[in-house]
Amino acid sequence: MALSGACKNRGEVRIHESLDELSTDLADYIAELSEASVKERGVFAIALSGGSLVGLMRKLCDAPYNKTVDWAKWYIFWADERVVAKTHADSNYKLAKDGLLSKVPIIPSHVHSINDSMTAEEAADDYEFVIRQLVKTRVVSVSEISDCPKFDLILLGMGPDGHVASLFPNHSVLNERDEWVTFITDSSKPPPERITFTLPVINSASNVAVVVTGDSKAEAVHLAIDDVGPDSLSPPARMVQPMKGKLVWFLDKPAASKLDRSQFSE
Ligand SMILES: O=C1O[C@H](COP(=O)(O)O)[C@@H](O)[C@H](O)[C@H]1O
Repeated sequence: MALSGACKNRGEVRIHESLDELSTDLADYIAELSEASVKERGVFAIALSGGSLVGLMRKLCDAPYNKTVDWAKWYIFWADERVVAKTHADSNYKLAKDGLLSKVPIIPSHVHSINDSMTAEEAADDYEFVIRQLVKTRVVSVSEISDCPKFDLILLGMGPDGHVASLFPNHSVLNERDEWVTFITDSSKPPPERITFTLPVINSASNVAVVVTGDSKAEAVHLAIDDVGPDSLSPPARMVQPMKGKLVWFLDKPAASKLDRSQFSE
């Protein structure tokens, strides 16, 4: 790793020399959390995002992880989904299925994707109901402080505008405090209809990783992590602040190019 550091209230930041190095570090991190969670709770409840994240998780399909990870204990969720058919090129489920889930021995009934035959509003309600049932049986743990589900790991990407999951800048959905899963019909990035975990759910997780690469995201990374002043400038990614959990940023050098480096060590 090129550089790493802990930023005040912004978690651990890992800056990688290359995408290859980032992918290896990300696979190691996920495998370690999986092992710890299976040891402690007997299961690993992980929420994925779409976009570039899935490609960066590709090393999990290869040795040693394909053999050493206890895939049968994994329960898969999505932090956000586009309201399209599961076979559509825009589907976050399809992306994960093609890039990861079809290549490792995950139990199909442990894959909890969004119902693609419903409206956005119905699909959000339905997905929250599914998660509530799994909280009751403790497949997903519950937060001691917020009453929200406590996922073992939520993996997020970030867009150049600083959006995470389908929480976009200046959208009223950022203020949602009651629902676990909500919906939008006016996403600034197509497709317009999406469902998304809310901030209280993201911030109740045991671990949150934000994986960001490329120089088009450098300004948003700077605004999300550095001490930049008024919160009104904050991208949604800055609102990712796990209450008790651990936050780790996985960056490549171009994404980290506008960060204040004084806080990092080799
Ligand atoms: O639309 C979305 O975008 C973000 C970021 O995607 P990326 O390709 O720029 O990494 C993604 O995290 C989210 O899940 C997705 O729905």
